[in-house]
Amino acid sequence: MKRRAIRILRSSLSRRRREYGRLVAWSLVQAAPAALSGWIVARAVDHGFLAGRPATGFLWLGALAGAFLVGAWGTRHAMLGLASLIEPFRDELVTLVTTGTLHRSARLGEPADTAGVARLTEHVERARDAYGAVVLFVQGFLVTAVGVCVGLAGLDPVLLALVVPPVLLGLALFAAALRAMAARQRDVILADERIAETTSALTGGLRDVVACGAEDRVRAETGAQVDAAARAAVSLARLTAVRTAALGISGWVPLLLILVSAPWLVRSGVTAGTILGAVTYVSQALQPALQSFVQGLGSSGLWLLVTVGRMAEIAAEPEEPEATEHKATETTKATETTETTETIEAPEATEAKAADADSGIADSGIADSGTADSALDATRGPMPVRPGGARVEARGLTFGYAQSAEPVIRDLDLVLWPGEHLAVVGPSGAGKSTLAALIAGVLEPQAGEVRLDDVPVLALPDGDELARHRVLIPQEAYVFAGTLRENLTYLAPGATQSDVAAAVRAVGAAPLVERLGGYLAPLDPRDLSAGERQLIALARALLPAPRLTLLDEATCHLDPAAEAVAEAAFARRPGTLIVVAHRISSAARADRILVMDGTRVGLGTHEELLAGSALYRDLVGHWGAANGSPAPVGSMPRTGGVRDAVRAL
Ligand SMILES: Nc1ncnc2c1ncn2[C@@H]1O[C@H](COP(=O)(O)OP(=O)(O)OP(=O)(O)O)[C@@H](O)[C@H]1O
Repeated sequence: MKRRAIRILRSSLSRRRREYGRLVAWSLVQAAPAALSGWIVARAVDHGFLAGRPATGFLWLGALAGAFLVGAWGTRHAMLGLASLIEPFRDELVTLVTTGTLHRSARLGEPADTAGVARLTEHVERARDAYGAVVLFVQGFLVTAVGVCVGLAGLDPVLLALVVPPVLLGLALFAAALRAMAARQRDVILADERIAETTSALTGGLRDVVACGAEDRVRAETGAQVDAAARAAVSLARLTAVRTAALGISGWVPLLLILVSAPWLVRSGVTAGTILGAVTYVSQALQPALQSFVQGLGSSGLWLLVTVGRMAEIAAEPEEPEATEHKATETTKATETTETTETIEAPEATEAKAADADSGIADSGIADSGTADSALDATRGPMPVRPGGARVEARGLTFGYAQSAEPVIRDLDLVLWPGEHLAVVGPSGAGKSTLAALIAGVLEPQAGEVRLDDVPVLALPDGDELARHRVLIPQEAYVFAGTLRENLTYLAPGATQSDVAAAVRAVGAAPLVERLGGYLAPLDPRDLSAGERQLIALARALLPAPRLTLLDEATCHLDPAAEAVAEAAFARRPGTLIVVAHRISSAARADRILVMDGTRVGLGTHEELLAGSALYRDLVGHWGAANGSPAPVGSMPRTGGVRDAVRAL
């Protein structure tokens, strides 16, 4: 990694030799006061103040002031030269990061990691600043060091023997510590990255975390990462002691040596002005330059080395071992896809079988080759028809939010028996709400169609009549300003008071009605919690007694017990029920479950999916582990016992 970083830095510099040369030239001008300071002070003392000619002394000091003005002029131009080096470097890093990530995603056939690019471009900004600091400090130190050495030699070569060895010793110590510091700096950066990755993944999946009850586990895992980052930072901070020691040796020991040797120097004929000049060189030029160099290289330099290396590493094309790993991933995916295809095809196959039977009931289920039939035999016979429910049939359903976008749902076949209770589960963004909207006829598919009892859902009558065919309750319940009764009978204006009261009791909203002051009390939606709004929407959905009810996370703001009561109300009454479930407990109450993960789906009972769907097992596993009761698949009963166990939880 370090080598890659150095390669990038070196090639960036070599492409801009002219700019770098200009910067060095201006740095020489910038270093003029440092290089001249000791020599001028020596002249001012020896030829001016000690010789009884204070005017000459002041003249020399005036010359020093002039040197500082020249230095300031040089600094201004050096800064401009620096900008012409670091801005193109920043552009090069941005190009490296974005093209690298795009190539990588194109090669792996995965969506581009835009969050990763965002993280890396943040590194780019910091790397640019660090690069500027390093160039400035390093060349500033080198120019000053050369100037000081020349100045000291000009004053008296013996002074070099007092200054140069401790400076080199301190720098050697610093260089030795630099490698360990780079490793620790890398640990700090990796720990930061892990925290950023986890938190950005969490932000996208918060609802899944809450739905699986995994808050404690996620808190513990994230906390462990934060602790690791803190440990890495402390360990890096400890090494800064070495940096301070290096600075002490190279900055202060020369001064000490000059002062201690002063009597001997004077006896050897070295003038007081020369000694004072040497002290000026060390304290006014060498020490500040060293401080900037050691601190700059020890923080900005390390940061630069590690971040640029890390960027090169991440943006690089996957190397051999990764490619092998990728192949393995592809194989896994292929296996899962086969499993999925079987799952999707199974309904038709089983349906054909069931259609042969006189019952006239089609069946569908998860078919994991070899185990499918036995699993079906073991768990259930033909699906019972419940009166009043619609047979829902989706064929070749394909939908994307734009013509050019990847479809969210692709070529989906699904048949629900009249009165069946289906739960739809899957990670956030899997397309559950989209499917519910397609089945409800709110969205129009790009291909395929949905039929309710053989009538295309898009051809159902509009207005009040539509609610007798199907009702879709979204997650954000709609409650308007009016009386509670008006809200409850919105979809069934002719409902009697006893029907309304029965619906309210059934979903467990009676205490809410009481709190609000009865059915005729005016309702201000702002006074209601999200859960209370959902209770009202649920009672409202019961009243028109539609042939199909779709609850799209319509109970997500209720606690598990209240959710069970509300869902039971829908399951009890006639009608087909589709629930986009956000808790496994809710899924386990359904006759069958549709697991969605992008365009891959699996369909079956809770038990069948536990046996045949890795994703479903994952969802259940997370939920079980989060509750401290991991439920290994093998240890779970295969029939109704599982559902009872999950219900109990
Ligand atoms: N109106 C829209 N325009 C563009 N893309 C959308 C729109 N609605 C949803 N999507 C995208 O379609 C995909 C499926 O979204 P959908 O809401 O159906 O998923 P979901 O499984 O219901 O997710 P969640 O559990 O978070 O509600 C997601 O990638 C989402 O970003």
